Amino acid sequence: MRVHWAALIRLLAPTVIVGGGLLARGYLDQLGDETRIIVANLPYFVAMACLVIAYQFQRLRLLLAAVGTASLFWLIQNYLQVSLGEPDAARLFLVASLGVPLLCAYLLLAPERGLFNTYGLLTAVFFLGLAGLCFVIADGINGADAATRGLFSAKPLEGYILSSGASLLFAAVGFLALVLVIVRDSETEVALAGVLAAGFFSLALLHLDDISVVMGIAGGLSVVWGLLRSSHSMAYRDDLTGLLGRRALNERLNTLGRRYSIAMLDVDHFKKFNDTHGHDVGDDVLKLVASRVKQVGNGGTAYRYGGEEFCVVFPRRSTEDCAAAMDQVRESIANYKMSIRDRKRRPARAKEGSRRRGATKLKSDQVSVTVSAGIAARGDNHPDPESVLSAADTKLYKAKKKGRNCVVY
Ligand SMILES: Nc1nc2c(ncn2[C@@H]2O[C@H](COP(=O)(O)OP(=O)(O)OP(=O)(O)O)[C@@H](O)[C@H]2O)c(=O)[nH]1
Repeated sequence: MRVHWAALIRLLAPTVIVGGGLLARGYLDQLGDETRIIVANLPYFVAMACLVIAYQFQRLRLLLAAVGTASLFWLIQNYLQVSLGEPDAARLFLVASLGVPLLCAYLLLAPERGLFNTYGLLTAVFFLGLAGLCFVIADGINGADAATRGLFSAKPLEGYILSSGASLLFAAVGFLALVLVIVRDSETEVALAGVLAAGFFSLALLHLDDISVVMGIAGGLSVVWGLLRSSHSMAYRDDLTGLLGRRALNERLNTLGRRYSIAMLDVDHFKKFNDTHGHDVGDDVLKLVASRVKQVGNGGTAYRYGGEEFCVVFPRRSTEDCAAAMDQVRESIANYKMSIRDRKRRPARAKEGSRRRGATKLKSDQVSVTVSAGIAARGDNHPDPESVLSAADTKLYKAKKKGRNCVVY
């Protein structure tokens, strides 16, 4: 399991959105009557925008998160504007304070499989079922012993409405979101963390004027942000390796200054490798190579050019500057021994597999690959990015001719 610590930086967006909402709340009473009416309905407008975008990109989890955020806002506006001393309001507040973290946990853990299929339908049904279950749990708590009721009773502190039990639940789901952000490195988890935070403040600071309005907007905007970021990833990132793809490279080439170098890198004898170990192991190797190329030093940015070819752009660097960085990448790939289970020998049928597993262990193997690279810089002979790219490709060809596993510049 890889840990992407750098993914934590993505949490900046929901932090700014939710923090901005908390700050903006204090200024809402300065708005004119008509503007206030619009702002008071913004959570619904934002949720509707989320539904349209989520539908376009077939993102069920974020669609349900938007529905949940708008539902919480609706519930607070219509049923929780009275004292929590009233039994009905207290019951609904308890349902909401259990529902927000539990539904967020569910959306964090459910895999994304699109909207219009059996799995999508089941996910939505389960989501609604879990929301209904929160009523049952809340009634269970209300009928439980005094200690349990105390743990879940609202206003444990002056100026803080959420019960201690629900606060712990929020903290646990917040931790889960944090772990999933760094493990999965995906925008959906980041957006769900924003939705959870917005739900938390809506409930914990329920006594503050307009808190549900600003947090309803903030929760919806976190979802919009997540949807836009994931659509950006879809357009610009290569699915297999997670590296920036050809489209991103083409845009980058148009913005380069007067001094830059480009490296082309290609896995050696990859066709043979695929033929020997299978396409799946080949894919794993491409992921490994991508992760090493991504770590290239000297200010280089890695792209998957296509197939088993990668490209690195070094702004403001000469070929000599880049050669050492590329050679380090080459060496780290050549030295890496990847353990594989020989998938070709894996039996096709699960039943046969379990029978064989009892008798003989599947062969576990180690493999390694090498890469070759060519580097070229912008100069008199190569005045534009296309010709630099083509020159780097020629150098790569020379590296192959030289015997592979080397860098030519
Ligand atoms: N597993 C896998 N293989 C890929 C992918 N994209 C391209 N390939 C394979 O990469 C191989 C490229 O082979 P060639 O272009 O002949 O080059 P090579 O075998 O690496 O030989 P040299 O470059 O001369 O060292 C082909 O077999 C493609 O099927 C991919 O996404 N996954």
